[in-house]
Amino acid sequence: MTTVIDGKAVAADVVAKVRVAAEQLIAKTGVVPGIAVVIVGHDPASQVYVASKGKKAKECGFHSIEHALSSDTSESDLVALVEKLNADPAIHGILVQLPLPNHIDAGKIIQTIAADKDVDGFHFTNVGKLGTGELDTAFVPCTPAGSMLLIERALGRDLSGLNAVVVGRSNIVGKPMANLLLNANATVTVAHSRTKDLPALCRSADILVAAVGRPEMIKGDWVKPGATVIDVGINRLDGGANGKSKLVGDVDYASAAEQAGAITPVPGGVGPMTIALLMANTVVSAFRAAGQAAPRF
Ligand SMILES: Nc1nc2c(c(=O)[nH]1)N[C@@H](CN(C=O)c1ccc(C(=O)N[C@@H](CCC(=O)O)C(=O)O)cc1)CN2
Repeated sequence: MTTVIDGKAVAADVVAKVRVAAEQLIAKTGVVPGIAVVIVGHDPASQVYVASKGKKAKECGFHSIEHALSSDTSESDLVALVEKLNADPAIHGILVQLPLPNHIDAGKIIQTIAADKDVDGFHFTNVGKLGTGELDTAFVPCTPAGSMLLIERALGRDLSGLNAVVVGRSNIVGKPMANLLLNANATVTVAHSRTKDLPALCRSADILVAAVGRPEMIKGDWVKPGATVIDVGINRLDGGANGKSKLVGDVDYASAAEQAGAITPVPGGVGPMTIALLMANTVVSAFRAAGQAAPRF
C-alpha cells in the first residue's frame, strides 16, 4: 500500500509548534519574533507565496512586515533596504522573494542579508555551516528542511544504509538536500542533466528526491518498489479545469504512486512545508537573538 505523504497536515503541525514556541518566548523575554518579506515586481506566483508567508506569520503571533517594491527598483535601493532591516532589532528573519528581476544580482542581495537573520539559509555562512554539519547555529533552506521532515516522518527510522538520489543540483534545493541526507547518514548521489542512465540510477534509490524543474519527468518505472519519493517540483501547465493552469510536479504521480512506498503529491506535499519551515527558522532566530536555547522542529 502506498502512503500519500500529507504535507499540508505536517506543515500545520509545524506551524502549531512554532506558535507555541513564539508564545513561550514572548512570555519569558518579551521578544516578539519578527519577519520582513521583500518582494520586487509583480510575478503572480511570488505574490501568492509572499501573501501566504505574511498570513502564516500572523498565525504564529509574529510581528510581520512586507516590502512590496516596484519592478524597476534599483539594486542599490534594495541593498539599502536589506541593510536597514539588518539593523532593525525588531526583525529576526529577512527573506527576499526569488526570482528577482534580471537587473538585480540576486547573489549580491542574498550575501547582503545578515547571516543571523538569513531565514532562507542561502547566505554563504549558512551554506558553509550546513556543509560542515554545524546545524545548531545554521539556518537550513526551507524547502530541503521541510522535505527532510517529511522523509523522517514517512520512514520513522534512521537513514543509515539507505541510498538516496537527489535529481537536481540547485543551490536552493538539490545541494542542501544532499547535505541534509548525508548528515542523516544516507548514501547520497546527486544527479543532473549530464548524468548517464538516470532511470537506472533512480531505480537504485530508497529515497528519491526530484528537484529538477521538468514537469512529470520521473516515471513510475524509474522508481524502486517501496521507495520514498519526494517531489519538489512545482510546474504550471495549461489544460487545468475551467481554463486554469494545472499544477504538476517533477514526478509522473500516477505511475510513480504505483511503485512507491510513500510519495508526496503536488500540490499538498513539499510546497506547504516551505512556508512552515520559514516560520520555524524565524522563531529559532528570535530565540537565538534573545539568548535562549532554540527549539527544534
Ligand atoms: N526567497 C525565497 N524565494 C523562493 C523560495 C524560497 O524558499 N525562498 N521558494 C520558492 C517559492 N516558495 C516560497 O517562496 C513556495 C513555493 C510553493 C509553495 C506552496 O505552498 N505550493 C503549493 C501550491 C501553491 C500554488 O498553487 O502555487 C503546494 O505545493 O501545495 C510555497 C512556497 C521560490 N522562491
